[in-house]
Amino acid sequence: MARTLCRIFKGCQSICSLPLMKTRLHPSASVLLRTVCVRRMLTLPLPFSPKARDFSLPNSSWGAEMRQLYEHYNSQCEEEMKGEEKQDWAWKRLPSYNRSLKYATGGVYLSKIIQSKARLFTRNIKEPGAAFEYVLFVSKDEQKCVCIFQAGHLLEGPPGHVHGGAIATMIDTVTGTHASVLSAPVMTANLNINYRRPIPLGSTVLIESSLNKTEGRKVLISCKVTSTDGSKLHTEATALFVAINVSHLLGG
Ligand SMILES: CCCCCCCCCCCCCCCC(=O)SCCNC(=O)CCNC(=O)[C@H](O)C(C)(C)COP(=O)(O)OP(=O)(O)OC[C@H]1O[C@@H](n2cnc3c(N)ncnc32)[C@H](O)[C@@H]1OP(=O)(O)O
Repeated sequence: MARTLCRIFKGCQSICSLPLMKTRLHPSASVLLRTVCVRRMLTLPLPFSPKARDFSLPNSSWGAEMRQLYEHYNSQCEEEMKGEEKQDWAWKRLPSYNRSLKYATGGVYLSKIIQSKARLFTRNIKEPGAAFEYVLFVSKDEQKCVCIFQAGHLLEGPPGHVHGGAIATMIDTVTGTHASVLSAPVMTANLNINYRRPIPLGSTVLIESSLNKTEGRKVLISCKVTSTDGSKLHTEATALFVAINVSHLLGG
């Protein structure tokens, strides 16, 4: 059972071609999985709902700083024509859903089996701007990831400032997503955080993640949270992620 689910899950991943996770498969195995998956998808309900909301797109709660930075990175996402030559994008925006297994990876059946009511922690509040408003961009060579984060009023810790756990959540989300893009599905093994300056509630900050090194299944990342002009260092962190097989989540 677990093995079948893994097969469906991996096949769907390669079809979805989203950058969140890469499968390392021999080309012939990849073709086989794709075929298996397409056949299964033809007989099963579609894994993508047209109603799936991409939470990383601008909404009315975004302040001027958040919008400006979004435009800055987003404008570097599209392919450009320079003279006769086509220039590749420098950054890629990563979509973000509240049911990652269902919408981002196409693992609709896995998402039902694990927890049909499960929702991504950072995307489970309906009111725009109330909690975690963020968008992630990954660089072309994938060595860097940048997140524009606007902290809503429900994230209060010390009066008027963002809760340390909410900051840790965002660091884990950004570095974890970055590690998944670089490697495969990963889990956080270690997260070290130094809080340097409090983050005012309602403010927009930049969370930048950089690859330190990869060692087999291990991905080591460093991260800093700064004001949008880079003048204030709010938080810095290092994180270790370990690539897992999906059966790890099924207790296999
Ligand atoms: C499928 C998902 C779809 C998602 C799609 C969309 C995603 C949407 C974006 C959301 C992004 C959010 C990102 C949040 C990510 C979490 O929050 S994950 C939740 C928190 N983390 C956990 O619960 C993990 C619990 N721990 C574990 O499950 C296991 O300990 C681990 C981490 C998987 C490692 O276990 P293992 O696979 O048996 O590996 P193990 O052999 O013990 O260790 C491998 C290597 O790592 C080293 N290591 C392991 N742990 C440590 C440690 N703590 N310190 C130092 N070294 C360590 C070992 O020494 C070993 O090193 P080498 O000997 O190879 O040099």
